[in-house]
Amino acid sequence: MTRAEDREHRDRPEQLLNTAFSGSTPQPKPKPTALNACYTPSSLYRNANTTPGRSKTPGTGKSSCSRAKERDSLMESCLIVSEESNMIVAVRVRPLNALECTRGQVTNVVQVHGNSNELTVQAGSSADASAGVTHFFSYDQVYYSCDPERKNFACQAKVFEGTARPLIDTAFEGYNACLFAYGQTGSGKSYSMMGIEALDDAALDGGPPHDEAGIIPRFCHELFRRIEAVKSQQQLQVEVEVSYFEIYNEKIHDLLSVQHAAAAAGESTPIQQQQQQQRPALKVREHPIFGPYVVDLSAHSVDSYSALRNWLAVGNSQRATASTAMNDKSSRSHSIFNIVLNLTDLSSDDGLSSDTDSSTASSLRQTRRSKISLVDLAGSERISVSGSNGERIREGVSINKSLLTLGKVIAALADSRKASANGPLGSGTPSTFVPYRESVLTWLLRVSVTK
Ligand SMILES: Nc1ncnc2c1ncn2[C@@H]1O[C@H](COP(=O)(O)OP(=O)(O)OP(=O)(O)O)[C@@H](O)[C@H]1O
Repeated sequence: MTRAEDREHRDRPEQLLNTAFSGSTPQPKPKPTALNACYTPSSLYRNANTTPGRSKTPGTGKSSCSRAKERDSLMESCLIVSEESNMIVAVRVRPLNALECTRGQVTNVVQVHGNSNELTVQAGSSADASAGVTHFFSYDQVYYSCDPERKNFACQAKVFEGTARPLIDTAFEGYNACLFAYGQTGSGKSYSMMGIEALDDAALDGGPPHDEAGIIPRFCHELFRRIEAVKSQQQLQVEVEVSYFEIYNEKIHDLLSVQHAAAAAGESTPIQQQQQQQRPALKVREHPIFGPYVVDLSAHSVDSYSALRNWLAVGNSQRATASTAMNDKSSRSHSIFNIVLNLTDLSSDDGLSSDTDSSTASSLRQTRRSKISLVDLAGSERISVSGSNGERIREGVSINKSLLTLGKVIAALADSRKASANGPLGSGTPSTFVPYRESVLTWLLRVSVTK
């Protein structure tokens, strides 16, 4: 995932924040592996009238010169990777929020021209040497959500259509997919992923998502619409299973455990509520074939959109949020919503003899299984700006650390692909060490970001 603004801009409180989020694209069919969504910004950095060293790679914590070199080499890597990448990077520019509007000096410095996939960021204030400098960034997709009067305005539905709908096709073909939202705190990740939940009550009774619903509810609604459509044409047995967890201070909490669900529904006793507050942390283990997984994570079968939507509501009510100076309801955890889709072709029974017992028959039927992970990352933040203290600081440090590791993992993947592409016959073995296990987030997303 990448961001449109460079650190220079992020450091200025008066700049507009924008959200970047990434979707993975369908795996080209001949490739046997599941879909990957590796973090390879396909943005080509173009610098209009500033020196490359002025724009910095976020989060490297190095001198501007070494950061510039690192950024340039990362961009180079990304060019190589993006040519064969199965991912897309999309950026969404949100409007100024109420807080920013009340601060006199805040102006919108991000511009998107027409329906292009390029945006410009106007750098610097008049007191600044970089005043007037324009930075250009291009991405696979750019969504401008600031002014509904503009032709290129991207509403929630448009963002869903461009980023997440293609993943449904992917899932029906049996590939895995991952979409995650990355951005500074308050930049609109949860709004893009979940939308305004309070307005989406009708969905709990099976109604279609509200206009303000985000990617996740829309994805789930469309998934069940497609399931019904496919079932009407084909003899298919469809099973959908969901799980939902958060990573808070490097600890994993099940957001859908039955105990929590009861508490969320108001059915819990005070003791249960207390237990809920001291939620047990789950462990990650490594399966020899399927890779890292969360031990004892609950998974729930759902047979309709409204059932799924209800689980989603339960999970969201369990998520750790808090008010910070930059966001009234800031997510303090990374949330990962998984949907597993199993499609069994019942028409393949034709080839089975009548004396085949039912368990053998079911193992002989063709089954396609795919896992879709929809991830709302906690926002990166500068502690001094977000006004954090005490527990909030601890959370902020943990969030920043895991996001930094995500950046390191992506840079290492880009390096290893580059080395691989430059190897003999372009088939050198990737040798770069990828520090997946430095954070729980990257460990668990490993299968989503690698082949
Ligand atoms: N595209 C948008 N249009 C209108 N309002 C938006 C948009 N994006 C975000 N907002 C509003 O901005 C505020 C912050 O958004 P949100 O909570 O989604 O940020 P976030 O990136 O998830 O922050 P954090 O990382 O702190 O959780 C919310 O009030 C949200 O409704």
